[in-house]
Formats: sequence, C-alpha cells, structure tokens
Amino acid sequence: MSDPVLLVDDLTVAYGPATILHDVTTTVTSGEVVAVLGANGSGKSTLIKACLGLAPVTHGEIYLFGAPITKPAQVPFDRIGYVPQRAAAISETPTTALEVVMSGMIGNWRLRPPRGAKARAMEALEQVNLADRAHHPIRVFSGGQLQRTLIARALVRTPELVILDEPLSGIDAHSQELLLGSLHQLHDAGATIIVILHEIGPFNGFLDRSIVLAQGSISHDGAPPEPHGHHASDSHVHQHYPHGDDAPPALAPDLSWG
Ligand SMILES: Nc1ncnc2c1ncn2[C@@H]1O[C@H](COP(=O)(O)OP(=O)(O)OP(=O)(O)O)[C@@H](O)[C@H]1O
Repeated sequence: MSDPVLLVDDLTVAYGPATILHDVTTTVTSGEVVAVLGANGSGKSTLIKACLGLAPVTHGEIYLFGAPITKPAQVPFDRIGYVPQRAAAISETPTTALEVVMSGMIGNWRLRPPRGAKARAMEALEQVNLADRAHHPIRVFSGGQLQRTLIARALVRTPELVILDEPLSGIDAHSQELLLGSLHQLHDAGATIIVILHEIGPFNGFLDRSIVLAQGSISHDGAPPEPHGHHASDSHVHQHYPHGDDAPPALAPDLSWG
C-alpha cells in the first residue's frame, strides 16, 4: 500500500460552541485524486483548512506526510500547493500577478524565491493563460483572473500534494481545461490531488475517490459519482451512487503561506 499523504483520525473542529466537523476519519494515499463533496455548509472548506493547520482542531489528529499538524515546523509545506476558495482580500494590494506567483516558491523558512523563480513563475502564468497580464497589479483583476493567479501560485512549486478549494468556480471553460491539463501533468508525475467541488464537470473520469460530507461528518468515502452525474450537490450525489450500501444518506480567503 502507498504511503499516506494525509491521515485524519477522529477529527472534531469547533468554533466556540458550534461543532463544524465531528468523527472525521480518512486517509489519502500517494497518487490518489480525491474529491471532497457535500452541500453548502457541510464542512468541506473547514476540513481542508484543518488539514493545513488553518482551523482549530478540537479533538483528533491530522498528519501530513507523516508529520503532525500540531507541529507545523515539521510539516513540509513546501511540498504542498494550496488554492484557497476565492480570496477577495488580497485583490486590494498593489502586487503584480508575477509577484504573487513567485511568492508560491517561498516557504518553510525560505524568504527569497530560488534561482530561476521568475522564469518558472512566467511558465505557471502561461499554464493558466495569464502570461500577458504578468506585470499587472492583481487589484485590477477579475475574480476569475485572480483565481487563476492563485492556481498558478500553487502549481509553481511543483507540489507533491495539491489541495484546491472549488478551483473551477468563476473560471471560463478554456481556463478550466488548462487547469485540468496542469493537474493531469502533476498527477502523472506522482502528485496527490484533493479537490473540493460543487460540479464534477471536467474532473469526470479523473477522480479515484470521493469523500462526501453531510452536516460535518463523512457520509460516503469511496467511489466517485458516476460519469453522467455532473452535479456534486446533495441530491445528485445521492442519485448517482451505484451501490445502495455505499450511497450517502440525503445530504444534509485564507492565504496561509506563500
Ligand atoms: N471561522 C468560522 N467561525 C465560525 N463558523 C465557521 C467558520 N468557518 C466556517 N464556519 C461555519 O462552518 C460551517 C461549514 O463551513 P464550510 O465553509 O466548511 O462549509 P463548506 O462545505 O465548505 O460550504 P460551501 O460549499 O458553501 O463552501 C458553516 O456553517 C460555516 O458558517
């Protein structure tokens, strides 16, 4: 069996009196492509954030590449590319797209981008079809262009684990195809991919597995929805599971490092 890239054991996340996730246990092994699905508010983003040390773990344990998330200095964050859910907050800064993407090569105590960073950042911007906007400040970008910049920032470090929170939202079909192409390339090179989705869309056929959250706990962890199921929202996820025993019951901007 492959090494676990991510291990979540009996996780509870609470914000004050509100328990957002409970009894969450799962493992993602090297090279898997896993979708995290579920209705709005079911806890998908919170799960991903907890896995990255960005949400409070009230109970349970999380390991990334074998390192406990409670000891961030041991976690190899430079092997991870994270695309947060649409982040409007950074769009007011005077930073250019190229600078944002180059910041993706800083991390784990490295404060300067490595040699060749600029050329690599330009390549990453080409991958998301934004090379011609490299020197434009991101504050003038549309939501979709900003999203693509953040995708480039995550991919520029050639991550071994890519975590994307609704990466398709607000980006056009051509950019979606480019993103899928880049993810396929990373996957062919051995990367593990965890992606929160509302629509399976172009991820059809690429997923090995899906984890469905319902009201803060896992209601399904297994086969992805059938290819004809394009919608990952509650009723559709329910409809498209082939095996009754597997079927989930009716389902109920952070920039961490850079
Ligand atoms: N920082 C926070 N403080 C308090 N409650 C929070 C916080 N972050 C998330 N929540 C709550 O946790 C629940 C799950 O939110 P989360 O963003 O994880 O859901 P989601 O499944 O990703 O939803 P969506 O599909 O709408 O993006 C929601 O009820 C939300 O209001």
